[in-house]
Amino acid sequence: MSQLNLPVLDLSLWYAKGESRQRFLQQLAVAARDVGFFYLTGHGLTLEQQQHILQLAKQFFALSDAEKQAVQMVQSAHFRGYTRLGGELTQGQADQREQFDIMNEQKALTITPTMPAWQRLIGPNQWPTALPELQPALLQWQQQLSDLTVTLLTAFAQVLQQPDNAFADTVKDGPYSHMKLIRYPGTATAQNQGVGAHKDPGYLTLVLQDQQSGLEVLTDNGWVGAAPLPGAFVVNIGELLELASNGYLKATMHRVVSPPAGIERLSCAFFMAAQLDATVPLLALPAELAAQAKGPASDPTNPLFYQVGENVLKGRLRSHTDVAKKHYSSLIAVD
Ligand SMILES: O=C(O)CCC(=O)C(=O)O
Ligand SMILES: [Fe+2]
Repeated sequence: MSQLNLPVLDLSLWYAKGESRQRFLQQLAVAARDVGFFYLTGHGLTLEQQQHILQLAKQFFALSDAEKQAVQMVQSAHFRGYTRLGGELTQGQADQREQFDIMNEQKALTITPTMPAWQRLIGPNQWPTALPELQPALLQWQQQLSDLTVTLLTAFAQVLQQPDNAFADTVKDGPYSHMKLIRYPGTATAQNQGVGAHKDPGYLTLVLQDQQSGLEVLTDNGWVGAAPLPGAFVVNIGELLELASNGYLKATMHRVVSPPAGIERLSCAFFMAAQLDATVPLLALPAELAAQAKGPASDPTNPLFYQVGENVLKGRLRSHTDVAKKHYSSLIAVD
């Protein structure tokens, strides 16, 4: 425990209300400003539930190549399904991980020439017939994590000295919830980019990791490990919270380094954003916070969009170039 590099926050303090809640908020305020990353315990989801999800991830990745290819992402214009090892790019480099992505389970819209491109993100998930228990379990987990992040977002509103409903309009039809099961195989080579350094595009991310280290966070003191803490989620701030707070809160860079040869690492990442048709509110911060808000990071290779669907689509097109080429060729040709 003494080895942990990130603060540990206990959400049961928030649920207890009163002085306990104030203590939680003080800790959240510090964690959110200092590193933008923390462990969350006391969230009400059990270790057994977490282990069940990781066990399902293990079973999914153990399916045959043919079974996994049957749900491969490239056949989904909505960026759902399986991505093989090396099939995703971060900063132009292939990530050494395989993954299975789901988002909100919805019907696809009929494509019209005038609809904004991001509306094509809306659609159904792909589910493997060889593992029928995956669909109900992941959809339930997605809902539970979605509820948890909505609670956290209310706490962030309080940290920013906003009314509780500051973000409510942007998630009123249910937040955009994107979940990934991930497997990082071990490697003996220097090509150890499990996932390259990046920021997450949404409001908040919850990461559930197995017992294997590898997740690293960029701090003022360089890269530090976010070693697994059993029962906890690792929480980090995404670009939409950075935008909403005019840079008072920061989306922190992080990456995953591949495990050593012969060892694999499994994780489940849950990315919560405002609903796709929302525009991120630019909050009016009180003077003492506004004085510390330096504006959102500006990076010409990573423009940030206040329109949520646009911001999400930007990230998906860049990470999954095969889907982009197959389903969004007109867009990437223009870019
Ligand atoms: O697997 C992890 O621990 C984190 C993955 C991650 O940062 C991402 O997929 O955005
Ligand atoms: Fe991430």
